[in-house]
Amino acid sequence: MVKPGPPVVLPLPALGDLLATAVVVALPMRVRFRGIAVREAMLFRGPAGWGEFSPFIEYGDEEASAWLAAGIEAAWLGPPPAVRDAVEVNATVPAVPASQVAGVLARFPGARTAKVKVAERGQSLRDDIERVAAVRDLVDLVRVDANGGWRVDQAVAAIGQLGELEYVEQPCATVEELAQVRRRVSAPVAADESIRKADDPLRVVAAGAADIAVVKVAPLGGMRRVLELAEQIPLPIVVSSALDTAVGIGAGVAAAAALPGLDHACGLGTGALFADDVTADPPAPRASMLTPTAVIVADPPLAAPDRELWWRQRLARCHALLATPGRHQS
Ligand SMILES: O=C(O)CCC(=O)C1=CC=C[C@@H](O)[C@@H]1C(=O)O
Ligand SMILES: [Mg+2]
Repeated sequence: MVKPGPPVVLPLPALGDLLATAVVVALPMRVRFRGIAVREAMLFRGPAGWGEFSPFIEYGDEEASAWLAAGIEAAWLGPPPAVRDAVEVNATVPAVPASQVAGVLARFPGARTAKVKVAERGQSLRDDIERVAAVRDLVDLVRVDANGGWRVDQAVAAIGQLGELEYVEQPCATVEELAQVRRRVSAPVAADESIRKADDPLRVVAAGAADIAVVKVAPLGGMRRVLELAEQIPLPIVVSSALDTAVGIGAGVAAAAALPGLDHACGLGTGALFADDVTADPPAPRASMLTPTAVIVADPPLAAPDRELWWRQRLARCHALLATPGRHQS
């Protein structure tokens, strides 16, 4: 069984070494996404380059420590060997009104696939139908992501009204519900939260709950964890961002570039949702093809001192968890 958790990183750097180069950035978003208008992240530098530590604010330390392991892997080990030069990415359309869709898509020039958020709390199926139709007018291939927001019957009804879909990501919250939906709709079903938040990511396979696995480097604990999981999951893989800065996106692109098979566009274009990023020259998250390149952090927008302190304390707690015997080193 593969558990989300730390990758093989030897040795765990000392906390002081992480803190010595750590900066906390606060990146304004162009469009609110996942309720976030300003994305905070901690970045630190190791012998292999920059690493990112950016678990969402509400996450507890146990879950957040996998994100720290991923950042340490990037900064101390660097990327695994690539098998491709470029990774195609999809446009990501937040739960905006249909009238704003063209403006969002303009930020993803060349994207042939778009992922559209649906089932947003406080919105109706009519909003989803209109948003998806507006996207389909402009982009060939459309996938939707409900983030577990539908019950089974609602999912089946909604999917029936959204037109042809590349896939529907996490229509319902549980693995059992995903399996039920999958039996009742013709669109392929992708699992996201059922993998990244699961004790056993392989349960989606055993339950026949998904056709596609969406994986994210930071919550899984690193690029090499993604590769390990891909080896064990007999499903096509889509690497997605965790709304990372250009540093975390770089790790996502490196993981995707190292996967033996990659049939779908990856959700790594979210840099286009940011009004500012940590480098003037990000690994091209503004285009539909990203190449694995080292990220040079320059003049990033910094968080306020009280937020910096909060992140430094969080880093220390997560580092202590990784230092627990048997946790980090393997
Ligand atoms: O997959 C994409 O197109 C972009 C990434 C993305 O959608 C997400 C990033 C971060 C948090 C998540 O709520 C969200 C997702 O559910 O996949
Ligand atoms: Mg998702």
